[in-house]
This record gives sequence, C-alpha cells and structure tokens, in this order.
Amino acid sequence: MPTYKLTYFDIKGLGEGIRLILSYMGKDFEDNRIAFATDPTSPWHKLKSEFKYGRLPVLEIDGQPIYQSSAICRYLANEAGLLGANAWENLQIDIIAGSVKDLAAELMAIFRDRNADTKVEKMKVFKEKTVPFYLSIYDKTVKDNNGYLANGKLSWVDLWFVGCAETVEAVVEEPIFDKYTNLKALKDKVYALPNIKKWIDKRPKYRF
Ligand SMILES: N[C@@H](CCC(=O)N[C@@H](CS)C(=O)NCC(=O)O)C(=O)O
Repeated sequence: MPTYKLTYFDIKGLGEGIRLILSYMGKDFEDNRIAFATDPTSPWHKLKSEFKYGRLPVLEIDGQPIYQSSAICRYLANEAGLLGANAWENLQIDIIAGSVKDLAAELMAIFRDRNADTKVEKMKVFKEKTVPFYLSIYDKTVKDNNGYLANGKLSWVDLWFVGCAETVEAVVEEPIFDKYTNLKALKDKVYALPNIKKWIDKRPKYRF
C-alpha cells in the first residue's frame, strides 16, 4: 500500500480536489498544511525553495514528490476510475480543468498583488465579471451533461472543480452555489458520495 503525503496550504483551492480524490479512493493520506500567506515575510517564503517549482500542491507517493495539481489529479484518477473512457472523453475533462486553472490563476494574481488599491479593484472585477463568466459556462455545461462537467458522468474534474469553487465562493463572499443551481446539485452529489462525505465530516474547517 503506497503512502500519500499532500503538502498544500490551509485552504481548499487547488489542493482540495486532490484531498477529495484520495478520499474517494478510500486512501489514508497525510494532510500536511502550511499557513496560507503570500507576503515575503511569511513562513511559506522560507519553505518555498524546498519545493522544486516553488509552488503547492505537492503530493508525495512513497516519498516521491509529484507536481502540478491537474497532473496529480489525472494520475490518481487513473486508479480511482475517474478518467474518461477514451482520448476524446479525457480531452473534454482537460478542457474544463484548464479553464478552472485559468480562474484559479486570476485569483492567485490578486492574492499576490501588494498594492492595496489595485487589489480591491481587481477583486471587484473578479467578483463581478470573472466569476460569473466562468460559473455560468460551467452551470450550463453541467445542465447539458447529465449533471456533470464532462461526458455525462462523474470524473476527477467534478471533484477538483468543487474544491476550487468553494474557495472562490468564500473569497467573493457570495453564495455562488445558491445562484448556480446546476453546480449546487453537482456539489451536493459529490459530497454525498460515501467516502467523500466521511472526508467532509472530518476535514479541518477553514474560511476558504
Ligand atoms: N500550476 C500549478 C500552480 C500552483 C500554484 O500556483 N499554487 C499556488 C497556491 S494555489 C502557490 O503555490 N502559491 C504560492 C507561491 O506562488 O509562492 C498547479 O496547478 O499546481
């Protein structure tokens, strides 16, 4: 039985989908969390150079580090049975995953902004334009895809999206899942999966 150690920040963000997939697989994993802070004086900045790409999440499998959230998800999904059935189906999953990363990157850019004024302005644009742009696409996609983001069935991108979207919801301080009802149904369905429900019940509570 391989050992799993996930190092990420004490947020959901790009790491929660990995926690959800490992939970779905019924794997025990070490949930190593680092205080989320982006300023140069934070503890993370002392640790950053210890990680090959200076970014998290990093998953260690039997001590072997692997990088890039979506690559990690895809790797685990192979064993979890959460990939598409063929190259075309995997393409549909990757298209959604790539766009979720674009959304996450926009949010990270705001976190990294050291100018208080531009930060407020960028957050306003994120909340009023960026989030509705992506979420209305995903909501319609779920509606047209039998209740899932790709291929009309559960895949790793559903789990990864739900984890990221919870962070977005907390950051914009608006109940986005109430507004986008197809996404709310997707989240409820994912959280009702028995192993995931166990994780949700025991996971640490963080603001985002
Ligand atoms: N492409 C990477 C992006 C990782 C990334 O940007 N992680 C952010 C947190 S969500 C991070 O490590 N930020 C800290 C930093 O850049 O110093 C992935 O998908 O894993």
